[in-house]
Amino acid sequence: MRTAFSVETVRAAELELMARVPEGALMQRAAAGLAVVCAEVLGKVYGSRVVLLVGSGDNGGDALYAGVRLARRGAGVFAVLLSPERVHAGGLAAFRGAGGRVVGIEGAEDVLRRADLVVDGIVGIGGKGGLRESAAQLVGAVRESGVPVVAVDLPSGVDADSGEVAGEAVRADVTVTFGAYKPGLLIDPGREYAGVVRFVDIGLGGVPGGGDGSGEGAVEALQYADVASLLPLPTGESDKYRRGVVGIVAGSGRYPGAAVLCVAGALRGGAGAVRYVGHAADAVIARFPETLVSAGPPSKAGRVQAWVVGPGLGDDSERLEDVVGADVPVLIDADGLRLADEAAVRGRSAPTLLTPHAGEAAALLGVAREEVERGRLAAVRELAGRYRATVLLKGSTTLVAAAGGGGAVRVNPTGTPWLATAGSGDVLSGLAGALLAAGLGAGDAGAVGAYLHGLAARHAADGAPVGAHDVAAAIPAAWRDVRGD
Ligand SMILES: NC(=O)C1=CN([C@@H]2O[C@H](COP(=O)(O)OP(=O)(O)OC[C@H]3O[C@@H](n4cnc5c(N)ncnc54)[C@H](O)[C@@H]3O)[C@@H](O)[C@H]2O)[C@@H](O)CC1
Ligand SMILES: [K+]
Repeated sequence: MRTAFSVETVRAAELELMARVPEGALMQRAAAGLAVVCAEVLGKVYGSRVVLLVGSGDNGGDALYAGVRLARRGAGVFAVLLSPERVHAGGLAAFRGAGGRVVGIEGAEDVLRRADLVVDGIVGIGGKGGLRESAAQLVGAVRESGVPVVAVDLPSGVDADSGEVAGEAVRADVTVTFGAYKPGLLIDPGREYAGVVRFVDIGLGGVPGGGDGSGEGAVEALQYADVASLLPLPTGESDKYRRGVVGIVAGSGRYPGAAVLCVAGALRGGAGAVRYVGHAADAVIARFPETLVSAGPPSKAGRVQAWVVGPGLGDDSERLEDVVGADVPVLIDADGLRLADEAAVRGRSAPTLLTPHAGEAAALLGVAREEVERGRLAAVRELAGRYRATVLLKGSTTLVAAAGGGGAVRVNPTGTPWLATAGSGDVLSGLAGALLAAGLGAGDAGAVGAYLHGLAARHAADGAPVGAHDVAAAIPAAWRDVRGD
């Protein structure tokens, strides 16, 4: 599990650790790790030209001490000081001592023109609100220069706790983060600004408390091993009911394809059987003859262990209400989200998983789509609280919040822009629904489903465009990949 901790938690852990180590030790650890990555990016340090952007806090201090190390290895290092009167004093003295040169903000463009690398130490976890005017202008000049950027701890202008970006922010090629991942490095838009994230251990351990104690993070990303341990695998005792039967209520005369794609995802999700209820039975059977189809109300379709309702459903609110009233886990997607009654969802006794994209989430919250995209973490928590349901917010970084909205939010690390294709959400809902039917909790079903779905898209695309049916067909490859077969 890759766990990211809030600024508050990281600060508390740092304080605790600082009391046990010599003064300045943590900053030296950070600067040493930062200098190593800068050297890697430069390739050859001797004779290179490095520009440090130095803000008024310890983030700027890290940059200055890394500059010291690079200067000692023969780099020409220039520090642009944003507020010379409040710069990290020890760092500046050491920097000058190592032959580093200081320039004012007005000299920045000149040194940037001849730079091989920019080190962004404007602001780290102490940042508040959007970048101030002078910092924002400097960031604009860096972008114009096209020089590669290594960000210190996190790209300046990205909110550490949420990944939100208000106005200008540094676009880094590499971000070197210290002690713990920050949520803003894993969630878009922040994640995109961070580039490749490199972790430097400064001794914070599992973080809460700063020792070896580990605790719940603010944001967690499942890794291969976590997913492998959650995959439902059949045993010698398995029959279709033990493996889980998933019911799909999707598709309509107008959108039969949504039903086919949803069933395709479900069949590859490990369910023992897939029941289909709706108007697209002919299309489903033609493609997947193993599907059990019926045309009546879902509650009369026979036993299922979980339902998926919504993809391409049109206005069939009768079937939707029938499913929402069922006493088994239910995944609600697409048209189902539009039709579902908030109070009815809140009142369900079995788990509910909602899977909106940003536009659908915005409609449910009554805000503009851009607001959800800007503040994905807040939006997913808000929805999960309002509906008392687990919510999977789809997008470039898919998030899963537990029912109620509290606790750690899962972020999916396998997403790819190739997934932005019609019908790929239908595949995901079938896949996650099958995992629900197999017995995974709603949060695990959502997170594992998103993980496999992203990986499947990568397998299918392999650098070229794909359709949603290709993604469904590649789910077994993703599954084998995770199991290490
Ligand atoms: N506390 C520790 O133990 C360690 C801290 N480290 C570094 O210290 C950083 C945190 O240092 P600080 O707490 O001094 O905070 P920062 O250096 O992140 O930022 C605080 C400074 O930035 C200015 N600032 C705040 N918001 C701004 C904005 N929107 N635009 C422009 N300027 C803004 C403030 O005036 C303040 O002086 C970490 O991100 C990390 O880089 C590392 O050295 C590792 C150890
Ligand atoms: K920074």
